[in-house]
Amino acid sequence: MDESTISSHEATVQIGDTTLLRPTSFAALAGELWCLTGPNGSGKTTLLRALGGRLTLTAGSCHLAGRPVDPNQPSQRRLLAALVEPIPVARDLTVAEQISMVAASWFGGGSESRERTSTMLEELGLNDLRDRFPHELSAGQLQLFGLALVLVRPSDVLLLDEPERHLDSARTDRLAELLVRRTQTGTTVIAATHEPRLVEAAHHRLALV
Ligand SMILES: Nc1ncnc2c1ncn2[C@@H]1O[C@H](COP(=O)(O)OP(=O)(O)OP(=O)(O)O)[C@@H](O)[C@H]1O
Repeated sequence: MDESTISSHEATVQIGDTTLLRPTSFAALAGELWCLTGPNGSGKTTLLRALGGRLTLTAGSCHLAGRPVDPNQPSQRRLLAALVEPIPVARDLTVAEQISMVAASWFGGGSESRERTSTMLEELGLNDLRDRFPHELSAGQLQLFGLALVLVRPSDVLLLDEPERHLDSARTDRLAELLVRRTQTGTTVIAATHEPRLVEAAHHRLALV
């Protein structure tokens, strides 16, 4: 029986003569942090997009919880959260309002949503920015906000494309700790990264070439 949470088997993406992803296989179990590494253009984002069901493979397959990846399945949408493509944000809602809106859509309007929102603001160091609007944030602060919008919702699998983007050294360390904590509660994290500190914190590394 396949016990992996998320996996690819010889997943390949080709457009005309261009290879976006060479045949790639891996299988991640619950509670594992995997880092996808490799030079620019080696296919890390392409693999994340395939795992999220955002593009069609030329050959091979990707599976989530034992089934072929299919983002149209409501059950799969609940399992998988991703920060791979830019997340749409509302211009006229504050940081805290938008995070709590996402929390409420998954956990209802009660105390659980409020607790998850304040934990997220605290964990990502966003408390001082809670009443700011998106256009009032720096690039690094916007990245933390995007991470909060994804991390505040439930997920068995978390797909992240260069989550360290624009973050300073202290916040990169805080992110690595947060991702490891996530795995300790059973979430599988797959992160494409160029950041040695994330690779060091990972349980497994998949090096694309
Ligand atoms: N729509 C497309 N058409 C043709 N080639 C594409 C397309 N999108 C991406 N590519 C190519 O696919 C390859 C893999 O791109 P991908 O974005 O997955 O790399 P990456 O490993 O994430 O790179 P980086 O570290 O720079 O983010 C690259 O050579 C890129 O030029």
